[in-house]
Amino acid sequence: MAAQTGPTTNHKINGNGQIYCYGELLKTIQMAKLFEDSKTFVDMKLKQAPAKTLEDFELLMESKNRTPSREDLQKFVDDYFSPKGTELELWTPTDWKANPSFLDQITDPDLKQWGQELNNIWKDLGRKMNDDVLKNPEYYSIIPVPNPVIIPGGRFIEFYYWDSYWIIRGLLHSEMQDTARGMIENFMSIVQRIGFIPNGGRVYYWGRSQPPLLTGMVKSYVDFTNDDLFAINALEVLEHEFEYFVNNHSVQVKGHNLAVYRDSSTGPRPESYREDVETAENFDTPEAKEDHYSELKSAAESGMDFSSRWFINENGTNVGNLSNLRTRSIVPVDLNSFLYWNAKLIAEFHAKAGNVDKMTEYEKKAQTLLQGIQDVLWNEEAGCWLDYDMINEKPRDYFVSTNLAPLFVKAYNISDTEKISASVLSYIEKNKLDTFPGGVPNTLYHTGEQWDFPNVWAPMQYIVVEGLANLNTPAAKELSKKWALRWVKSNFKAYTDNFHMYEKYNAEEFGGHGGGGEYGVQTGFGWSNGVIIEWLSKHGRELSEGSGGGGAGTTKSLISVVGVAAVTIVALIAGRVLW
Ligand SMILES: OC[C@H]1O[C@H](O[C@H]2O[C@H](CO)[C@@H](O)[C@H](O)[C@H]2O)[C@H](O)[C@@H](O)[C@@H]1O
Repeated sequence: MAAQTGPTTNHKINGNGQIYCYGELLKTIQMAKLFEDSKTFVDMKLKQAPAKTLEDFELLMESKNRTPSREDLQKFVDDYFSPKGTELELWTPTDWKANPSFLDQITDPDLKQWGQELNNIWKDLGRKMNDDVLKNPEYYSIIPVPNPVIIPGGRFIEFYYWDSYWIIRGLLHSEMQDTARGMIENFMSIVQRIGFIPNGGRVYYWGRSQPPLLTGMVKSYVDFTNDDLFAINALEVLEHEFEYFVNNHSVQVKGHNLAVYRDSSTGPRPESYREDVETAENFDTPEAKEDHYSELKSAAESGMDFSSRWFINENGTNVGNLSNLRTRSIVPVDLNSFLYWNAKLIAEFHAKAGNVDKMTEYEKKAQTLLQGIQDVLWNEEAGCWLDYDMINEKPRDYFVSTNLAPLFVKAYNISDTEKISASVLSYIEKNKLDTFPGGVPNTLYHTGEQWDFPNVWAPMQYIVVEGLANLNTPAAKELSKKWALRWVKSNFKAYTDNFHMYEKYNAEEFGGHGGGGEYGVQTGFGWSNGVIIEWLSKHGRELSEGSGGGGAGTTKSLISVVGVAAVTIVALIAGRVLW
């Protein structure tokens, strides 16, 4: 494949790195805090070519003794940049259907209506790049892709890598196979051009990826369409992405080659520049600041930006703040599980192609990863997998939803299923994970960061619930279904209250949305919609029967009789007592 091989050259995507990725212009404008949300500036389009913009900026700096006022900078931005988002047009997916068949699986009329509304939201989240992006990419921070995309929503107006896994599954359940395939083909074209898939569809994400789920997307597409040829044709790209991750993220731990999240760029996150410079004030030297920036961006690569999951303080615990980020020194359960899954799926696709040698090669890679996951990450005492702290050479015995990720991808010996099921269920019991009315929180630690307590996120809820279902033991299956139904009901309550699907929810409050972190809670929202559509499709009949301890049927009949206000009170009580 003629792809560039590593992230070191990727600041050349679109040829405008000095505007959007690093340099004096970016620093000066972002530090002036011209916009409430730092992401706004780096999403704006250039009016002049990058070279001319840089030249004129230099003239401005010289003329102002290198200390331009806020007003000077505001004028410069107004003169040289167009508002954000002008490169994207609203796009109604051409394969969108008013009544996809998943709706037939839902018996309850209110839930069916909700399913219909979620299906409508795909039209709000569809985006197509205008032709000028392809002609003049250097004027934009958006990474050109051939096909339209479904975005997460809110401030996230471009594609995001791992979000797209759940979006694509939702699209497939909504019978929008063309849109789903188009998004997968976009990612494949990005791997061919850039060598890996950046965190999101902007050049400023040039040094980091996100949890590697492209191969999982292809698997989902093939499961829905039986189009084996699609997987076979994708193999070269999928192998390339797998090798990219392994080659650029490897660490040696206890004699095993495992992976960590690791960014390869320099400087603060362009889209949160000022925020990063401020937290870096806690560090004295340029080297220590640069290390801090790396930890922040590596945490962003994990998708969990930010969380106590990545804190290691001087005592070796997770108590701390962003200054304690040590992402690169923590071997994560999810990343290694995903890599195992990628290797297994690549082997499976090679088997479909009849290529036994390649199948064996990737089976071996999977087994090597599995051995590492077992030896380093499985913790017999805890009865679960735990992230591993390489600084203090010890497991991190803190609940994070990703501790259960191996269940999702079956990264364990299947002959151990009964034992693992019993251990994991008692781990769940010990951590009281079934006591939260709004879903399983991402962690049990309250830091104010958005990937900490009490926030609960659709993708992690999905991994936990589907992971338990995979175990296929009666107790695990029962809990899986109970949590899936609870999640659907809680999201429904949030939706009936405010007519929004949220980016994150609140484990402590049935129907409550999440908060915290460096930006306000966003609505839309791609992955939340995808997970609900899948579970409405899978559990739509049980939901109307009120199984799993209280049903949406109860909520529905009350809606028609006593109205929304009373339902709010009843559902809140029900959330605590029944669900
Ligand atoms: O601008 C701050 C951060 O925003 C993104 O992260 C969050 O939203 C993403 C899109 O839904 C999601 O993939 C991620 O898990 C969220 O934490 C962005 O991905 C970060 O890189 C960025 O720093």
